[in-house]
Amino acid sequence: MRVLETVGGPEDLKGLTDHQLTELAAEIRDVLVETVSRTGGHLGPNLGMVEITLAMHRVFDSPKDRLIYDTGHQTYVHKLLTGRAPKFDTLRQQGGLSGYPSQKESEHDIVENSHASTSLSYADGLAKAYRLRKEDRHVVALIGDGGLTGGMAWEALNNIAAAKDLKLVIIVNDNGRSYSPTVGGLATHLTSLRTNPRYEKILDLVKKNLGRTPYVGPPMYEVLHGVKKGLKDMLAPQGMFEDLGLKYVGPVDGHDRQAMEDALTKAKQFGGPVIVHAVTQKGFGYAAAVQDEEDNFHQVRPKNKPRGWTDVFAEELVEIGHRRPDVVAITAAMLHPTGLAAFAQEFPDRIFDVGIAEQHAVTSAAGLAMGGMHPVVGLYATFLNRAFDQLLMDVALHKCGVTFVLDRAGVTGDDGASHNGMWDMSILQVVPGLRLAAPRDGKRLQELLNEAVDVDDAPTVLRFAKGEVFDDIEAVDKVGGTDILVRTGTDVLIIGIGSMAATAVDVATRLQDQGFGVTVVDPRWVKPVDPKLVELAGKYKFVVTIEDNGRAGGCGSAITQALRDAGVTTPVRDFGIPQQFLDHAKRAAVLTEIGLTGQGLARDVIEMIAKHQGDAIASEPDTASGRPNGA
Ligand SMILES: Cc1ncc(C[n+]2csc(CCOP(=O)(O)OP(=O)(O)O)c2C)c(N)n1
Ligand SMILES: CC(=O)[C@@H](O)[C@H](O)COP(=O)(O)O
Ligand SMILES: [Mg+2]
Repeated sequence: MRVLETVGGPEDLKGLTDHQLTELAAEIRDVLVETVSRTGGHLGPNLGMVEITLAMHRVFDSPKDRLIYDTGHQTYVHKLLTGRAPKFDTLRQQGGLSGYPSQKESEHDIVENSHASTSLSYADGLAKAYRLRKEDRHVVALIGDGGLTGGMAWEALNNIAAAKDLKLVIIVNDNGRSYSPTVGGLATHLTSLRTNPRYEKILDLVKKNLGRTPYVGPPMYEVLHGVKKGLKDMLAPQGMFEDLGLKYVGPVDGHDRQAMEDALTKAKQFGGPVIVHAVTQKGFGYAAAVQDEEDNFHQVRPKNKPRGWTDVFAEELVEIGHRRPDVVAITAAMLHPTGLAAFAQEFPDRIFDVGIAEQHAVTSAAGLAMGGMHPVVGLYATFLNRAFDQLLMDVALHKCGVTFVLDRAGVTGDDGASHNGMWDMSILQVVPGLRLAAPRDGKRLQELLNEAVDVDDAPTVLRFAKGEVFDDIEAVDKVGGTDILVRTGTDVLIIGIGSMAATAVDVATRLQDQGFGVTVVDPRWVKPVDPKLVELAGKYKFVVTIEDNGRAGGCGSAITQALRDAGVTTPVRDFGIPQQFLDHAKRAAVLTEIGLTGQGLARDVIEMIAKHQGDAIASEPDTASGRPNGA
């Protein structure tokens, strides 16, 4: 029997021998490689977390002590050790284990949000609560070196450093990488700490080697005294953590479980906020993942992926870069996943990786624009949320020509609720002057990106979905800035937005089969609403909008408002993502579940028309009584 099968929960770890624990670590790595290569997921980060997680669960008593993981993508080992090994092969599958902590899965899980740099703030709050409630509980926050480049982490550290009596242990999992090598002064400082063993170790080294060399000079004890003093001065607590007033323990080899347990035990006994600096290797124990220069093992993805929206963007931006020397690009630690690596390769002086620091990225972009450049900020749609105020008050208020390219917009699926890009077309509606485009296919993405970078007096935003780019859908006509894709009658006008234009065409076909006359349009620029689209809508019996965004405050709402403001009373039905936190599943499965498919939408539109017609008949006056039918 494998050791892993004897671990029903973290309490079972305490009685294991060193040999069994070494066995267990090897078994866990085998399970990670075998499972994740099948299901997809974060192989590199989790291979680096095996010994640290074992030590965390052996030194602390979860769930009495709370273990918080920043971003949560590195919690597969935590799940295996907290009773979920039997279900681990359902990882990231619909109805199976989430790839992130999940409160409904386990009492050992607490933070579900996969947005980075939040863990220390949660920990600060939790530790304060336990102090106030006089509960003897520790809070342990694990944050990566990448997570530490996010501003929230420093807001939290500023507070934690001042709270001497919080039972709070921060483990910095320093593997030198986010997706790519971690950037900035912090990364350099962590390296200096990492490569700067405390003076005891150096002293041992000196003692060992001095005895070996032919030696002429002052008595040995004087030399050692001088070395010791010199080293103390040199290695006096200069680390920024200690400068902040935080107790620092480390650097510790994060793959030496015993060393980690010793460090965590020391930290636990301290009784106040402590930082344990663990040094690990992302992908440790699996050679291919360790030499992962292309970030392929941060997140294991299907082999030979089809050409995606990201690829189209990546290529077009390089073209633009050649034509426009003022165009620069900014990434928040996601150079490869957002498609900016090609631009960086071609224009190494015009790419800025700011770390996981979206807020800084956006306001720095405003600065770049004020300085005469045209920045293109590449983000995942969901992560723009974090920098909304910067976009509103630093970019838009000053009418800065910044182009935001939001990848993974709409339902992303696998990474659960905090990763779906379902918010951007709602929150961006309120930004004065901002222009928002949603390309329906690769060709429109190229066109709209070129149009966007030509706007230098307002923020422009392009947003597109995760995965394979759609085949080009050519327009049969144009009205104003709006493309007409299908035109067979004036019963229903379907406004298909971005990736939902193809679905709108599918809905039209299904409605035509039922005898309805349907027109499908793609506005391309969805904000501001095209006045010609408003005019057109007035000629139809029904208007339907379809968007891969939350319904609340989305494009459908904006278009309805524009129609009503123009006195157009045509009934409108807006379809979008229900305003809920959606469980993880493949994108297609989620779209089916929420009815955002051709079949589901066609059924709903027919029902809407039937109801409307039924209501109309019911409200017609009865010829005899003069009262409405059925009254
Ligand atoms: C706000 C935010 N921006 C970007 C991401 C995407 N992301 C997921 S994991 C990751 C890298 C995390 O690096 P680190 O904290 O060092 O953890 P490691 O993977 O190295 O263990 C990034 C950038 C995110 N989850 N949240
Ligand atoms: C944890 C995180 O934020 C990303 O690593 C996330 O898994 C994105 O995955 P995709 O790049 O496959 O959309
Ligand atoms: Mg890291």
